[in-house]
Amino acid sequence: MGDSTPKKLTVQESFVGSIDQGTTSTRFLIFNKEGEPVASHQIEFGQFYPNPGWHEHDPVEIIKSIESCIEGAVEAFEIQGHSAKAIKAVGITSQRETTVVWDADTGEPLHNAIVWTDTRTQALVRRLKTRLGADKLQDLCGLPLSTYPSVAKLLWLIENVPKVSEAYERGKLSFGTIDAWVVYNLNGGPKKNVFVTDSTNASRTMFMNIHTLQYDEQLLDFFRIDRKKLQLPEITRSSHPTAYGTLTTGVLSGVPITGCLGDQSAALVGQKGFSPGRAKNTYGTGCFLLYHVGDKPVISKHGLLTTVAYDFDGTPQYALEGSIAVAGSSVKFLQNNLNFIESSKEISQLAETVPDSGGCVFVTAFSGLFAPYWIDDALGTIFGITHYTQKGHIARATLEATCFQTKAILDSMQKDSGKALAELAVDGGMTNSDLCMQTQADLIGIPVERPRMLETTALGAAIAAGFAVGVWESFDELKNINTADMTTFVPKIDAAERDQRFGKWEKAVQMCKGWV
Ligand SMILES: Nc1ncnc2c1ncn2[C@@H]1O[C@H](COP(=O)(O)OP(=O)(O)O)[C@@H](O)[C@H]1O
Ligand SMILES: O=P(O)(O)OC[C@H](O)CO
Repeated sequence: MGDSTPKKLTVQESFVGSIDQGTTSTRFLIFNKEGEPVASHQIEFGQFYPNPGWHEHDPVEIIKSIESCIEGAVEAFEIQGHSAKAIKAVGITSQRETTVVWDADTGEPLHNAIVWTDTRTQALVRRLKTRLGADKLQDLCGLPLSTYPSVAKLLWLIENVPKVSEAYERGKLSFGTIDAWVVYNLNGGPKKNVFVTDSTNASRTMFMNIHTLQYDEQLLDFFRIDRKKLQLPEITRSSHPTAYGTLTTGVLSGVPITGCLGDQSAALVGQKGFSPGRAKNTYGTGCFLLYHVGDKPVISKHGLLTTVAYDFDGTPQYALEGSIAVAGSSVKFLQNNLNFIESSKEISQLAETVPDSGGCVFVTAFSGLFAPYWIDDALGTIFGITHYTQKGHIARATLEATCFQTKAILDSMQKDSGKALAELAVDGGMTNSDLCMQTQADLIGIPVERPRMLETTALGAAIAAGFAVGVWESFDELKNINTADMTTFVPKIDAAERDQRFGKWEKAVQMCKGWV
């Protein structure tokens, strides 16, 4: 963004920085008051898969990637003639559930972070499901027991990693999701010990009561966590002028951190999902549909999660969520594991070499299946392969897998909410594929709307941060942000074809479980 010649400083405007710490990459974006990104920097970081089903990140590498992104984006910003002093606040949005443990005294991580997609806890979860009270958990915390939330990852670490259990026994084990780890480190770690999280992130741990937004004794007791031995971050609002401290090093040292949201909540905010009935679907590494239900939580009866959408002013807003574990990561799989393509954007071209999936259905259950199915032991399975099958058919079937799961989630959402969506707002890396978005519209039978600026997750965190320092003061000021140049994909197949294709998918889902 911008050429390399330094320009004259402009009159001081207010800008807001946004750290977007995703599953595969970290970004830092700087937004102006119109909600446009004026400078950005992005870095991919290491993905570690030490055993089948395991997925880890290096927590220190994550912090370094954030620092480098801030340096890179601010440099680009200053080249455009702006001053870093015009950045009034920074917001943080991050992958959720991913579990970090560190020594409370030294700030040293005690293990790699266990990523939200990781399924090593299958047996542990099965054990937990047999405990008395397991069927009451979802009413308390909004989540069904599965490998997905943080809790099983933390229990696994305590059970299997001596350094972690020793720290726990000493009462010095700090646990946090990525946001808490990032806030703690950007504030200088143990020196200042700023140890906080927001309710959108805390709602993904299974320790937080979804009604009170506080840690819940019944939940901690169920998981046999001794509150005196585990250090948990304080839960606060998603937009707060002081609770998240300030950056302590680098070019933005001294700038306050005033916004914090789980990435899917941030995308809802960035799509301006401020009123009940608004929804968005974000196609990143995974895919997550959030439907705003208002200021009272709705507990799903049809396989969805209840989550905090955002809490800007002490009146939390809630969402029903449909979570899909594998979306863009299936495209990466075709790229990195099968060498079908050299970069993600080539998937559409490959899929367009054939008119349809040639009878293939690919259930991309690499981490089991999440919503609305919750089948922990499902495995990735391709059905319908013959001598006729080409790479293009598999590419199409790969894109269709996310679209079919979105259709299943929308059906559940309609059953839970009693309302049908009129159109679906989308964002995230995979929505760059027009073919995928057309397929999505075809399979759900309603228009799919893609904004021009796809960095809605980062925008959401910037909005949370900007609200806390007065860069924006009301939702009304945001209404025109990112509304021009929408692309709308209109369904092109009829209901009979949709039902026939979806029926085949549902059959495939039933057949991909129980292999091991
Ligand atoms: N043109 C494209 N077509 C299909 N998938 C894409 C395309 N561009 C990026 N992706 C996918 O989008 C994902 C990255 O999206 P992003 O929103 O950055 O995710 P995250 O926040 O999880 O890191 C990758 O998994 C990648 O495969
Ligand atoms: O990295 P993403 O964008 O797929 O988001 C990860 C989610 O927060 C996991 O719940």
